[in-house]
Amino acid sequence: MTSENTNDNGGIDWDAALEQLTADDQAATVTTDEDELEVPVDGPEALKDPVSVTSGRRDIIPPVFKSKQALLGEVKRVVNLGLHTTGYHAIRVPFYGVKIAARAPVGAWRWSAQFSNWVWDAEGKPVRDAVVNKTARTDDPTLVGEYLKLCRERDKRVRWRGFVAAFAITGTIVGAATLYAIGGPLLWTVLAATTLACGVKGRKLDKPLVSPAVVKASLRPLTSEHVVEALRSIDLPGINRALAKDPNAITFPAPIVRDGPGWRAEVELPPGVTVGEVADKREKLASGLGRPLGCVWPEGNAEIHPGRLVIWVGDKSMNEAKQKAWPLAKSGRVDVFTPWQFGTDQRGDAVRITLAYASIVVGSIPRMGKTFAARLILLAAALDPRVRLYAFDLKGTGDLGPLEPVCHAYRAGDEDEDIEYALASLREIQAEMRRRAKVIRELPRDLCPESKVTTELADSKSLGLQPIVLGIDECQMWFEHPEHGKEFEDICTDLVKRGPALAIIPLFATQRPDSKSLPKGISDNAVLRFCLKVMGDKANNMVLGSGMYAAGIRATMFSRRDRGIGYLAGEGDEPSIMRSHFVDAPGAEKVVARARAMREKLGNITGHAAGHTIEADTGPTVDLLADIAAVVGDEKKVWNSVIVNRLSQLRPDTYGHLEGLDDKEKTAQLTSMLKPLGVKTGQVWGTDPATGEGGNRKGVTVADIRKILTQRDEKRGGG
Ligand SMILES: Nc1ncnc2c1ncn2[C@@H]1O[C@H](COP(=O)(O)OP(=O)(O)OP(=O)(O)O)[C@@H](O)[C@H]1O
Repeated sequence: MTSENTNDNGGIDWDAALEQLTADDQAATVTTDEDELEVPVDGPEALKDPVSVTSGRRDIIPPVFKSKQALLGEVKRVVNLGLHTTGYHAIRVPFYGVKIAARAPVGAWRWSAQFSNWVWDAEGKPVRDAVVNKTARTDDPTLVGEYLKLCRERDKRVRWRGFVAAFAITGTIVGAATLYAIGGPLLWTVLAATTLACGVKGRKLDKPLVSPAVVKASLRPLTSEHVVEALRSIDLPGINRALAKDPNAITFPAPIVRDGPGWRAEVELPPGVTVGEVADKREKLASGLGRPLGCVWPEGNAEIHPGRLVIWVGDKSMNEAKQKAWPLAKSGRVDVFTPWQFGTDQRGDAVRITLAYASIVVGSIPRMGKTFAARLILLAAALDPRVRLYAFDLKGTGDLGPLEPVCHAYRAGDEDEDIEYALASLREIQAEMRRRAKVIRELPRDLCPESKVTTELADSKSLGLQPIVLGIDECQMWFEHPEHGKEFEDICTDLVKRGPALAIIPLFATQRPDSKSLPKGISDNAVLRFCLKVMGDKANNMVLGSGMYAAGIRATMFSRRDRGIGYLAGEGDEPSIMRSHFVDAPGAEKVVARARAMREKLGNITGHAAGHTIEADTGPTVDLLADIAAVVGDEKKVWNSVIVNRLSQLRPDTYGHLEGLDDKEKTAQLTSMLKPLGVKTGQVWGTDPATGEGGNRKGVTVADIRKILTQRDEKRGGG
């Protein structure tokens, strides 16, 4: 023992003394082999500063403060937790009292034992014992002196602690007697405090007096080691090769942070490995991270490069996390020219879309939430009372039925009469599109500087530019129709290309996104795309746009349980994962009741909603070929414009809207109506009925029409 172990007061520093004795012991028995010394795994090269370039900036403001939704969510969570905890413990107070009283004797015993140990200097005993043992082992005579010194020190301590103890015990007895004599609340307060102190001291470590109000989920924080191990486990040759060569081949350009109700890791994949490859192995990645599949969301950051992976790992599966109700379910209205809330992202933040100037495609395999998503969009459109709605449910199960009271045209099913009805509606919209183009063309520049319908123009009743929203569920039934498929395709492609600027918003939902069920003209030109689970790269690109699969935007990674969850593209810079709001049929009916009330106020209940049907308006005249045959009589060749004039006189309800067009437009309109029916138009000689002048203009050869009519009737088994 040296003077180093003596403290300033001349007393002994027991901890230091015990430490030195132990160290001396070890020094006597352990030999150090220099070769076994630990050396850093990274060599000096690895410790050199890497050349650093700025590849992105880290957030100044923590993500939780960036979104009002996230911040409110966090505040609400803390307040709720506080209230719950208070309530939980408040009703258990009597039970806690009984428990404390029961443990108080044990606690009193423990306090007494501790006090007694202090008085008798029990803490110095291990040091004295150690000196005794060492003396016995080494026969070192100097240790006897050490031992005697320790004993003297102990006697000194016990002496003055004894005085303190005697004083304290006497004081306690006198104090207790006085309190007893005084009685009253003070006595009870002291008794309660003493019982509480003894009860707490007497608690069992494995049985806390107070049980926790919240059961904490054992969620490990996400660490870089987990991520690297998980990426190794997905068995991608590129990753495994790189890790075999260099264990640090996967790097993290930013620290892993808490982002909403989950963790966000930005990962730099090894050269040559793309985010798409990792996204394809999402299930394995989830297994590697030890998290449910619905919690693990690998996404790319294409702004940087295809190998920059962002993994968001939620605390709860996205498909199980409770989603907030649709904000428009109970109140509010929509302006289709401004954004409205379509769903939420993984963090629970709102995802908004704007319908105006968009054509929309929704695609997935069956039972993933395509119809619900399409219906939600139509419900939002219905909440803009100016919108004229056309809804076609080609599955025929009535999923769009709740919208019927606000639809200008509505049909469920794919029978012949449904198809005729749909064709008539489409022709009506196409003619309306042409009329709108003319209106826009003729408007003064200052009213319409961008040659497109704005919300102000849509407000004007006299211009008739109210938005038109056309929703078709299972649209493949139209495009695959043996007789009218081509006409459906032509009109819809035209609407997709020219409609959005004229406030005509077509929406196509299909469960079979291939080139036949979603024609290229539509899939190439769609603006907004919502892709739920699909099975392959072609379907993926058909809905989300070409090149998306290669860029790592893969809706193939969703599982069958990810209902309503998909990639949304076309809104914002990058496609993002989101879940559409869930509104069931009764909910939809309530929204529609509100929408109808708004429309009644605006005087905008038209068509089907007003009790009219296209059959009632047009009767059997949708048979264009028969009508043409009726108006051309014995003539051999007739100009298109002449036929259109005669048709509009024959059936003003059906063809009257064509009358206002100029000759060129009439010609183009009839050409496009005849093309899908297999009738070719060409230059034919004719006479202008107004002026009597002859000329060569676009028209039809009547024999062609009669031939096609005969063939068609034979095919139908008619006469
Ligand atoms: N946003 C959502 N959140 C949770 N569940 C949803 C959501 N959307 C739809 N679902 C559920 O998914 C099921 C299938 O939805 P939906 O009928 O829209 O699928 P679909 O893809 O249109 O199927 P199909 O092609 O057979 O018509 C519904 O019964 C509904 O319960």
